[in-house]
Amino acid sequence: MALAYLGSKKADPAAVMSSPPHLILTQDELKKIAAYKAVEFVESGMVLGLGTGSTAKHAIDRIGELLQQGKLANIIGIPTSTKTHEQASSLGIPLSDLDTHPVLDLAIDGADEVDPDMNLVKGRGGSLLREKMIEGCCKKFVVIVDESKLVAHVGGSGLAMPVEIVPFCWKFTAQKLESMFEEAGCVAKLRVSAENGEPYVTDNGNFIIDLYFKKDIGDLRAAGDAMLRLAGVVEHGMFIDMATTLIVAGEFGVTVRNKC
Ligand SMILES: O=C(CO)[C@H](O)[C@H](O)COP(=O)(O)O
Repeated sequence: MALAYLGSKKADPAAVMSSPPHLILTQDELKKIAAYKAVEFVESGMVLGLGTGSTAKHAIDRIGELLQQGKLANIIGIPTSTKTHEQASSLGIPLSDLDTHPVLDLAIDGADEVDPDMNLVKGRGGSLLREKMIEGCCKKFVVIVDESKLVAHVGGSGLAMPVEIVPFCWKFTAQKLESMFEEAGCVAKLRVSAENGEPYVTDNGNFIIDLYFKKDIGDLRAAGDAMLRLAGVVEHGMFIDMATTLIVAGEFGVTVRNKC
């Protein structure tokens, strides 16, 4: 069936979710629909991991809205970046950290890629380390994406797989990473800021090397472990076996999948 883009920036996610699948929406509207669906899992009194990125932003806005309406209460948010910290505090969401709240009920975050086993690539927004620390402590980790994020295998989008590294001798580390994945046709690039061309610096004062693969890297755990054994690497952007629920919004509606 040919589909017509309505493209309204004001589409109401609640209405769209219950509509027949005849609307084509913008990518941002799909992100918002997935985010609103995820917030249905939030209950009063929960300690919540708050993700980073344009999809997670919609979820945080919605949580703020429900708090203001009195439909949620006693939420504590643990932000995964300074940007999310700023957004959540501007919405009046009470915030804490892992030192005080080492166990979280639920985290909601976007992803750059999701493979068929719900393994993720994250960190194109630069927050992979805090995201992995926080989302690794959650009883439930809900990943929200539009369908463009679904890939056949990790790295399959042809876009970046981020690795956070220390700035010291970053060229050396980038070269080591590239050699490590030579068989997969890996190219390693230092991420630079679009504003000034200087190296992009994470919230933790580190750099990011973006890895681009021409082929499937195969065993993800082996690849991840190899990267972490390299002194200079702080963390990689593969989130293996961490997501417990996946919400995908696409032109034919929203799907919710739980990890078995
Ligand atoms: O990992 C992330 C940030 O570090 C984001 O979740 C990821 O980049 C997805 O972003 P967006 O929702 O803007 O597409």
